[in-house]
Amino acid sequence: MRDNPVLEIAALSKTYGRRAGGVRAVQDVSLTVGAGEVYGFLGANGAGKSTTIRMLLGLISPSAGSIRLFGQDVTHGQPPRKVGSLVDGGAFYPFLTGRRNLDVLARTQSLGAGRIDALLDQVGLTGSANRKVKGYSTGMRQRLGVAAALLNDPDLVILDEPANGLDAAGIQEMRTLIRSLATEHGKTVFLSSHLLNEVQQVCDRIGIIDRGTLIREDSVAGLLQAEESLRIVATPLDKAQAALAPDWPCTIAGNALQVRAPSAAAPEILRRLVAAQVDVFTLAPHQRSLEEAFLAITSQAETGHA
Ligand SMILES: Nc1ncnc2c1ncn2[C@@H]1O[C@H](COP(=O)(O)OP(=O)(O)OP(=O)(O)O)[C@@H](O)[C@H]1O
Repeated sequence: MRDNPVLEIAALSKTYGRRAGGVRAVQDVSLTVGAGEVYGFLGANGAGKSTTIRMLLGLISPSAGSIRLFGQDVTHGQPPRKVGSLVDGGAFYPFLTGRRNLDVLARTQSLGAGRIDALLDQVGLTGSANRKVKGYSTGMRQRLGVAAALLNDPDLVILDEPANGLDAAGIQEMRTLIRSLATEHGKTVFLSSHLLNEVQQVCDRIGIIDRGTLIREDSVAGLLQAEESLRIVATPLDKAQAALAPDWPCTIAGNALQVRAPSAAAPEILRRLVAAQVDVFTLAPHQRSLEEAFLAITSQAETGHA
């Protein structure tokens, strides 16, 4: 899929404030997004997601590095028309209806109003199109924001925190909408989020940004697989831990040992424990959630920094 890159970022950096002590918000980030992919840019608050997205959209200029969209260098220029975006939840006139807001936006972008009905339908707002936006829920506003991002029929849709402020039902609707952009409408989607659950369920690939640096990039399945572990109930646990070190890193959690190892290593681990005269009661694979994987990855990065 990435043979046909839509977005290519190379060694992208941004420092706010030129003098010494400036904030290094993004450092040396490189990534590629292929046509038709839904790419999740995951990070905690302040990790550098919005700064990266603002650079992609030409709203701020990078301090170093380059950005290519559809093969075209846009590092210091505006993105082409093929890009649509939702940043800060979209800005709408509260006293105008949803439909009228889209109409105004279409006019300011010199676009026809012909697609508006179809877009309202696509984001599930047909029934509320003639209501004033001030009466919309956060979820409805976010969906109107997605419709606004799609006005120019873009090939790449960039969404900054699309699930921000949504309740569980709103997040579910947004997930379905984002997936349908890729699967039914053939769009490439780049979205940022601090919600692991959201990216886990929606994205094909995930890049994790931590304090400005891209620390990991993989498919959801790959991220989970790399974090495969075994849960062993045995006694005494300290003896078991000592028997496995340093080959298999493990931690004691309650009455069990959490061992970072694939299932394929189970027979060897069992033999090692028996040889060390440890009594083993159960040994089972433990699939970490993406949340646990994310915490493990970011805490490893933290140890590396220190
Ligand atoms: N205009 C600015 N001037 C100075 N520092 C900034 C500016 N914008 C962001 N920063 C800093 O850059 C770092 C990255 O911020 P950024 O907004 O990109 O993170 P984020 O991952 O989008 O987080 P959030 O979800 O909280 O917006 C933070 O330390 C932030 O305080």
